[in-house]
Amino acid sequence: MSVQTIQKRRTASAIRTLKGERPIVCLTAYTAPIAKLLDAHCDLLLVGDSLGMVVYGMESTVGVTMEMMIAHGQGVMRGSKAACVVVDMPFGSYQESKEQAFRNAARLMQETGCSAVKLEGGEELAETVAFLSRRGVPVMGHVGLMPQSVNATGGYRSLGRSDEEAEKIRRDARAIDDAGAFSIVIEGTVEPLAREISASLNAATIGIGASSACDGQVLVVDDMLGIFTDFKPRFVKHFASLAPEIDRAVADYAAEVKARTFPAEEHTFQMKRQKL
Ligand SMILES: Nc1nc(=O)c2c([nH]1)NC[C@@H]1CN(c3ccc(C(=O)N[C@@H](CCC(=O)O)C(=O)O)cc3)CN21
Ligand SMILES: CC(C)C(=O)C(=O)O
Ligand SMILES: [Mg+2]
Repeated sequence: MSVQTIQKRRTASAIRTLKGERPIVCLTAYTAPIAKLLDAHCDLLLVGDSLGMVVYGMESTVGVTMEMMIAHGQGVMRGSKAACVVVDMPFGSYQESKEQAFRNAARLMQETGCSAVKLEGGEELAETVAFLSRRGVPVMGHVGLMPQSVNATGGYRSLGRSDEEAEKIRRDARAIDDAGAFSIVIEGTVEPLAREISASLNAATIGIGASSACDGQVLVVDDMLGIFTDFKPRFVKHFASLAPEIDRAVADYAAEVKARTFPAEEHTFQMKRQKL
């Protein structure tokens, strides 16, 4: 009889306990093959609603649906085994009431098997975050620049330089922390504020455009690999430039097809059976 050691997936509470121990590593993932490549290196994989813009070419994240998040959440769960997988709740799936939020969060967890959900919002969503947290749904918050509110804010702009903006983000983060979120994404704000918030909360803060003072970092994977290049926020670093590499590979393929040099002999089945 063989004894098999089952490596369990990281839980939301295990992520929370990394705060103060070491920085938390997070990237977005939208598909099984990318999740498989990221899994060994990331504590958290976020199935972000940024997939609307990155994968589907939408103008914003507002048009993303539950069905899209479920399909991609399933793919990322199939491709990964160790990382804690968090799925973004899409716009319109949680703002109406805490009951609506629970129904859709439960659906995301049941249909994908993800470990937690993320939703954007501050004080106005605190009751919802508490409702979910107390009923078995680990919640990641998201404050500062909130892309689902782009139609109300009029654009993607970093926040927190004025006393008013800083105080709003401070209060939002505190409210979501008090409501029981295990972690909070802080997007698009200045270092002193991100540092102060990170030091004062129980939740693990995950920064994107919020300095190195957060408890962890997240980037959109297609941004950091240099695949998505429609726009480049200041906070993006290209750790690879795959767009030119893909361009070269596809140009080579096209040239070989036109020259009939691909497929070659080794890619061709002959009448006499050969080993595959
Ligand atoms: N590919 C991609 N990466 C992201 O980080 C991302 C998405 N898509 N889609 C959803 C949101 C939208 N995000 C964005 C989009 C644009 C800026 C941007 O243009 N920022 C400017 C503004 C500077 C300012 O005025 O404060 C920048 O230069 O960083 C920032 C975040 C972050 N999220
Ligand atoms: C960038 C992260 C925080 C996100 O919300 C997304 O990818 O949708
Ligand atoms: Mg998002």
